[in-house]
Amino acid sequence: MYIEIKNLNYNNILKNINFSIKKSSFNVILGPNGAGKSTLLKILSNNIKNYSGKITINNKNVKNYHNKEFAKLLSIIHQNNTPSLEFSVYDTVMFGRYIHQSRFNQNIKTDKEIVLETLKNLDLLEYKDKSILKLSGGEQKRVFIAQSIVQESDILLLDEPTANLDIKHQIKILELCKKLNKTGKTIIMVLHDINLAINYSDNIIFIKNGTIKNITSSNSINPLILDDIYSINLEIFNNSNNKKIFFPKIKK
Ligand SMILES: Nc1ncnc2c1ncn2[C@@H]1O[C@H](COP(=O)(O)OP(=O)(O)OP(=O)(O)O)[C@@H](O)[C@H]1O
Repeated sequence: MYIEIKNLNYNNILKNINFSIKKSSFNVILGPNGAGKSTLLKILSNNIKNYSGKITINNKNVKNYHNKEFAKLLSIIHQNNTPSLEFSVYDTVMFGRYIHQSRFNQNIKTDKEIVLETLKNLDLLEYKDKSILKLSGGEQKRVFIAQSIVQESDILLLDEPTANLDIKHQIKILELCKKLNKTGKTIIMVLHDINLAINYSDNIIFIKNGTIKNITSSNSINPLILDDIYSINLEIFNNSNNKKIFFPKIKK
């Protein structure tokens, strides 16, 4: 397996987590608030290291990767990225290219092209010269997603990338992730929207109270799992792609 998580325990927040991820798969982590989803992504991305257990990518312990090597392998978009410095949108996204630049071999043109193309894909071109501090929360979020995408790492971790985005940009981000996934990137994404998760991912990992409750193919979700995870009554529909749509039963 490409990514292996074995006997992971962290501060009673994550308890005996075991799972593996296939290369080039699209995985969503679902679970209630406080379940441990963000903590798991922080551990996978080497932002938290004092856990017990072992995480390997390509059979190598993540703790043994050098920083630059790891940044080429994996990038993360955190849930809350708050900009504090007055950089332009363009410069902020260009920071994502630093791992590909060296003092002797600056492929400036390619970096510039990649940044501009990503800004265009995320409807950010018109803000290119604007200070990131003067953008709305959703626009800032798209800038940080762009910064992570231009890093061109093999694995992309995204913590609620669609939170506070309008529906058009939620879909745009998910379509872009799907496109990147089809070029071979491995995606691990925390989402709260069950239906978007089902429609875009291959697999769903359900977490509750710091433990993995279930891992299932997105095509064959058992409604009982959702009942167990969220304790709500759901109605189930089929959409035009013949995928299941879950909607909470609303009392009359
Ligand atoms: N820095 C911290 N110190 C101590 N406890 C923390 C810290 N960060 C998170 N926790 C706790 O760890 C648990 C898991 O938090 P985490 O942020 O991973 O949840 P989550 O599943 O991502 O939730 P949400 O859906 O609300 O974003 C929560 O109970 C939270 O209170």
